[in-house]
Amino acid sequence: CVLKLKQQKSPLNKLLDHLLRFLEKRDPHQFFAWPVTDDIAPGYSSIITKPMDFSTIRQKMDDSEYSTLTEFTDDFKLMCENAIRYNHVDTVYNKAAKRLLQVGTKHLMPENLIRSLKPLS
Ligand SMILES: COc1ccc(C(=O)NC2CCC2)cc1-c1cc(C(C)=O)n2cccnc12
Repeated sequence: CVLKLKQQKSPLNKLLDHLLRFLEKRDPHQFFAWPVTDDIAPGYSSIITKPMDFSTIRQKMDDSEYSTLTEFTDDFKLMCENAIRYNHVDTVYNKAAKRLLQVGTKHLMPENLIRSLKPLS
């Protein structure tokens, strides 16, 4: 029988997995955990042409679709910016997106990123 080689995580994927888990923890209500549907957000798919959510980011990571950290951060920012654009400024979703974007951007800055890299080495 052919043993299925356990897929080793690349160093980049280890970092992305660590960052994704850190960012998901800052979405306690799971507003960003799954794709937004037109049922819960009327007209969403005609307003937001490039939807993004944490489950899609996770799937892309598992399929090794991210070859750089920038591609990962671009999807994270797209997810937050979609929510800031679709939801009015005084909604929980707009506020949560701004907070998440701020926390995420801060921790994706090189001087803070190094902290995430240390335990992985
Ligand atoms: C996966 O998306 C969701 C999942 C669950 C919830 C949710 O639990 N909403 C409850 C808080 C008051 C109803 C909201 C959302 C949600 C995210 C969003 C985003 C991210 O724009 N959204 C916009 C309008 C209406 N609902 C939402």
